[in-house]
Amino acid sequence: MAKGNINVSVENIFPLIKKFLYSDHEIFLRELISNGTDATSKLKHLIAIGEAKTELGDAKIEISIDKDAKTITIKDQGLGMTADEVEKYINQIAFSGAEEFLDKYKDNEAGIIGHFGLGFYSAFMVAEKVEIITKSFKDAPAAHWTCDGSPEFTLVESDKADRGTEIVLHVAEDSLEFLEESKIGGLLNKYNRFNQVPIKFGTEEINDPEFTPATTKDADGKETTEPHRKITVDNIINNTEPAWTKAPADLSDEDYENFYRELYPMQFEESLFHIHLNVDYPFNLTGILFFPKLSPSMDMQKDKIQLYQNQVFVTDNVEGIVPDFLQMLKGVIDSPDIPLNVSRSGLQADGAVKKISGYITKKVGDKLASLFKKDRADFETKWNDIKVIIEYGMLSEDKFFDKAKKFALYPTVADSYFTFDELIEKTKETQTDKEGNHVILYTSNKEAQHSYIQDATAKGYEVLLLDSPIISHLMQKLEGGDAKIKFSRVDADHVDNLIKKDENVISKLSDDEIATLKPIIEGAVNSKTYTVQLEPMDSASSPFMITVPEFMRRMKEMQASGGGGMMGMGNFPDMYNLVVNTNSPLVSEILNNKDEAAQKGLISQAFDLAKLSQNLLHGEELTNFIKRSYALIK
Ligand SMILES: Nc1ncnc2c1ncn2[C@@H]1O[C@H](COP(=O)(O)OP(=O)(O)OP(=O)(O)O)[C@@H](O)[C@H]1O
Repeated sequence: MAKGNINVSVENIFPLIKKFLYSDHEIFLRELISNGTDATSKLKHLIAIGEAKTELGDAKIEISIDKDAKTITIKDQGLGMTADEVEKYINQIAFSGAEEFLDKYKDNEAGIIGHFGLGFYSAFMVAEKVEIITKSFKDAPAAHWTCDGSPEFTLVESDKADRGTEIVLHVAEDSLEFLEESKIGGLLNKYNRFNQVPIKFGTEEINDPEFTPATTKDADGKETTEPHRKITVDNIINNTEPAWTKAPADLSDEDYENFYRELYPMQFEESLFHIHLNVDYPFNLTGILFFPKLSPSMDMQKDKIQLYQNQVFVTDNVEGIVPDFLQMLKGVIDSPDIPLNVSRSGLQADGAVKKISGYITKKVGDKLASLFKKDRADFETKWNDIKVIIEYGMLSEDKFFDKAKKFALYPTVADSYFTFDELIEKTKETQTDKEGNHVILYTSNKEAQHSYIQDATAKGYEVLLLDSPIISHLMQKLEGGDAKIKFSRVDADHVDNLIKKDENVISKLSDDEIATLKPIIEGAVNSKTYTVQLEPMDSASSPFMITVPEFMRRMKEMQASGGGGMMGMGNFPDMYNLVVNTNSPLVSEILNNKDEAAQKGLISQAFDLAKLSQNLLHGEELTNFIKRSYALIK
């Protein structure tokens, strides 16, 4: 029997490991399974190059729990270790690694993500004693190493006959939860469900595929089928060949959809489309991203993109790796080239990671462009679900903006979908005002702005339906690209003022009459929120109309949706214009009514009706309006 001291200066390793990585104890299992996976792959390689004269068999990794003995065992059929190798790889390498790790991170607990590279000694996060029983594929006796976390260990021969390594964890009193099957099952599902080597966790009963139950008929002709014969098989918890590891040419749309479901079993919507990522230079990355169907109940926090390294789950926080605007996508990215022992800011500064982020953006842009080209009608039906992601991308990445300009769509209230260039072409003649400004009209809500939309479409104008939360920022950007382009919401002014043409409408009222009328209306309206504006318009148009000036409103919206906008605008009160049509018969009547109370009543009624059509009449004002209206029809 050999006894010895591990060459480290820390007195007792495992309490230190526990202290520094308190929140992440669970990764011990992933680390030990990764070692077993490596040992299996290495052996496979040695067999392939003729250096190991043995059969790999159906090598798997077996996880078992013994509640009475309070142990968890991780057993692989990989290349194993000789006693000398245990001495070298565990005592010298693993533990000097432990020391270095602790040294590096003792003041920086929060800075570590992923915690890869922790390796074997992460076993001490949950175990008070660890045993390694291992037999090398080489012709050498098996070895049995034991350590209780102090720098002392024992190393003796073992009678283990089969090749491979067993790691036995004697679970510490404060970690007994890890002896629960459900706990280990949950961890296997989280970290290892796509592990490269099959993982056995217990057994399961299945119907024997070799057996066909016989059906017999009794005297009455009633049929009875005998019960299916059951057999017990290994419960393999992982899929060793997930879709992203295969070539796109070998996968059908159905395969991708099945993988989406495999990845997110609680997601019932289908995905809209997928993007298969596959690069090996200048960095290694594979993966599949899905555009999800947005549903109102969708929880953005759930079902996020998952980051893997060689089919082992690392994290679902891909901030810094995947561009912000694509974080709403779903799927998997697998790359061994993403450094995981650095802080988030270190990650963002890393050259390879920057390239990865740029590559993902480019692939997404290319895929969208090709879908648009291939089947535009289909692309249009998906637009509503994908627009926020695309618009956000256009705002945040100039390269993506240039690409997306060709396929980003602008739907109209009449359900036509234009690209920006098509829209400009279509409306150039009709929607250019006398100063040469090309005015694009839009609504944010078909119902609420119904009457304004009607007025605009009656003039032959196209009205876009733009309702995403960040659209004001995008309009600002599009206007910035061409000084003559102006976006205007349909209720920003009376339709004749939205796009001012040369035609002059004759005013029925004289300048004197207008000068008399204005203070009368202002007095009756008596509000700082509304600016009264008298305009000669079509006599059939509404007598009173409320408009929301474009500039103020948009600045407020932009500030509300984050960034942009003018500082402080968000706190400004809402401002409206009350446009009074001086050519309408009602307005003449107001002017000519000598009964002051009646005159005021007419103004209030018309003003309330205008508010009502903008959904601005509420509370006491609404109650008064209803009372007044009943009185009128009594
Ligand atoms: N199950 C195993 N079978 C064979 N060798 C093993 C096994 N587990 C560990 N080893 C040996 O011990 C060494 C140290 O393991 P450890 O997990 O500390 O580090 P690592 O696997 O080299 O790297 P990482 O820190 O990324 O996990 C390994 O490189 C390997 O040679």
